Amino acid sequence: MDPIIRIRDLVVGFGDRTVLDHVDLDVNRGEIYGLVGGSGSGKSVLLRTIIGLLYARQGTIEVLGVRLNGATETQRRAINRRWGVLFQQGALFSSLSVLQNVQFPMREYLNLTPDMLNDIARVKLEMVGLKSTDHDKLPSELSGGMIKRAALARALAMDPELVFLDEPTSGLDPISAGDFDSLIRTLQKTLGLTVFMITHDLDSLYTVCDRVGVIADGKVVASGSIQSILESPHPWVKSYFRGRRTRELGSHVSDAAS
Ligand SMILES: Nc1ncnc2c1ncn2[C@@H]1O[C@H](COP(=O)(O)OP(=O)(O)OP(=O)(O)O)[C@@H](O)[C@H]1O
Repeated sequence: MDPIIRIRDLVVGFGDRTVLDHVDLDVNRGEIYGLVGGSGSGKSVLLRTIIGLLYARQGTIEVLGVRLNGATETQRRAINRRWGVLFQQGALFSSLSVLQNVQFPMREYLNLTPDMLNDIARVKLEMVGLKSTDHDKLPSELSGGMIKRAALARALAMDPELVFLDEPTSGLDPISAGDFDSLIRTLQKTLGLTVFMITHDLDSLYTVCDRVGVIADGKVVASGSIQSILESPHPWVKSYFRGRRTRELGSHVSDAAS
């Protein structure tokens, strides 16, 4: 196994509250890793700490072979280019068109002519299924699913090796969520991406994630294939995965097995 993200003994907190309490986690190159946990369990805090928006009190974070705690500004900037992030609500710039949003990271890091910027951004937008008639729209003119696609195109702007997705299907109807899951799987295969995805969506966990991690009590209490997670004795894991909705979804597993 070739971990692209390697976290050891990570402690993150605010004031006297410890949110992540000695977390260990590996994400392997080329996999789609889904992180699940109760509301307020620390999933977004973990993601934000990995990408450098929050400080760790203790522990180490290595991404793409670079140890991030203690990295210089230059090292951080270099590694930032190698990953893309899709934030929960898309976080598109509201005054910029969809096309300009996708161009934004390229303007920051690359020295390209306006024509090249346009061409590359249009390719990224086509790749995520946004038609040319939508490229010049403002985010306020897009549906929830289109916003997610535009944000994904922006996350892919710099041809990253790794993408972080914070609840990519939240707020989407089940059909749009399923379409978005398929898109993530297709892009992961064709671009050879590694995907680290926070999700509450059981369908996504069953259908697109190669491995799943569960955060509870400030720790990763289970990590592995969905089948191995289903066998975890942890009380939160049992109640989450063995609830009513999960039993309905359990057919994914038996379908896949048969
Ligand atoms: N900047 C901050 N300052 C203080 N507390 C914070 C900060 N960011 C997060 N927290 C706290 O850390 C805890 C974990 O928050 P986090 O956003 O990671 O939860 P989550 O697992 O992503 O939840 P959800 O599924 O509801 O999005 C929460 O109690 C939250 O209030």
